[in-house]
Amino acid sequence: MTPIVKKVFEQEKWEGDFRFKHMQIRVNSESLAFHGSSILEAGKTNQKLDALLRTQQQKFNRQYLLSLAVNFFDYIGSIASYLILSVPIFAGSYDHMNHADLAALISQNAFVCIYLIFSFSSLVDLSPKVVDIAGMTHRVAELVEELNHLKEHNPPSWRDGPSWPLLQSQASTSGASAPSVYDIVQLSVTAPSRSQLLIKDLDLTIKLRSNILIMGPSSCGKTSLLRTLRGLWTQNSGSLKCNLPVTPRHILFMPQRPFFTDGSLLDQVVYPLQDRGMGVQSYDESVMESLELVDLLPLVDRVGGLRTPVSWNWYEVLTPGEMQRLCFVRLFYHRPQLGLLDEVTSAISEDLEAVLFRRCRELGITLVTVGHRRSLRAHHDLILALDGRGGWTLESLRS
Ligand SMILES: Nc1ncnc2c1ncn2[C@@H]1O[C@H](COP(=O)(O)OP(=O)(O)OP(=O)(O)O)[C@@H](O)[C@H]1O
Repeated sequence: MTPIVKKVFEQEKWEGDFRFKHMQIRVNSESLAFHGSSILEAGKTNQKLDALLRTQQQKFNRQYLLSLAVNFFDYIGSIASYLILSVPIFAGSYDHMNHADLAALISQNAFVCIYLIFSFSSLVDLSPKVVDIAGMTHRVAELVEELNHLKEHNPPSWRDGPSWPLLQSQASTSGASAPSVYDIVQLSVTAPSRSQLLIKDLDLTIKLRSNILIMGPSSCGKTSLLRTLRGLWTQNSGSLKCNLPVTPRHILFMPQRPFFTDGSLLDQVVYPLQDRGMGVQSYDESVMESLELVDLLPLVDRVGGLRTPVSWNWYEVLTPGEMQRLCFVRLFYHRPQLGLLDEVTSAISEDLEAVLFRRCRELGITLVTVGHRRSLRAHHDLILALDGRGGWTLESLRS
């Protein structure tokens, strides 16, 4: 069975790769059409299919031998009972019995033998199923091992943030200096499986009511810093302390590539929470207000209402600018204490950008923004400039 288990494992892997390739093509069909790369992608997809079929063929070849052995045991079982009985009969052990008694003895013994052999061959019949289960278990076990490994190297305090009392309440009583959300001391960040430092010995306190703009050349590590703050990258040195729970009401990350789930327009707005369909009037009104602010009211008509489930792919029907504006509606809905935004205004006009940042201030949302545009400087208090070789500078934008 062992060689077949190996092939079942390989087959599962190739099937996964092949399906992933299909999904990539489905999701990026328009980009592929613009590139005119259907032949290239068809070739690559066929290569994966060939590898899958080759592995299946090898598995079937090995399974053939196993099936032969299994069937041999199944058929030989019934014959074997008579072969076994023939030994004492022809050796003369039952010569004293008459024909009727001998026939009864043969039939009785044959029944017991066949029953025993049937039980044994039932066990043998299980082997193809055992092979399938063993191959798949091996693959699932690999996943579990990897998850355990990640868990060990990704302590919960980094993933979820400590759940101590909200700093907002402290802020209202203390008044003096704004409370900090992140305390970063001597933090160095390196990309996975790379040795070059992106950020070296960063000292930074991210405080409420003080917007920070992160700038620097492309690939200098701006998004990597956000990944580290979210606890996705943990192979760093130094210390990073998060003083708020990472929940949408406290800290909300808005990645460069926005994510939209299936469901209604409201489902997109309340994401990553779930719309419970409470039908609260004020709740709908505030979402409608935000949609109006970002100039997305026509979208409500397009989808047939806030709560109407739609089956289309949001990435295909919304332009990049509409997606970014919808992300701001999400931000206004959650009103987190700290919003970490990664290039979320690159497809929005500067005028609208100013309106959106003003609204964030009104709602009391502190921002850490990654961006390239100079116009962003007007909406921030500090600028953190990274040079991509580990160097960094922190400058005040308020003179
Ligand atoms: N998962 C990963 N594994 C290995 N290297 C990565 C990974 N993700 C990003 N990198 C590398 O880390 C470096 C910094 O990437 P990062 O996304 O932080 O850049 P950035 O400053 O945000 O760039 P941009 O302005 O172009 O978005 C890049 O060289 C990138 O290729």
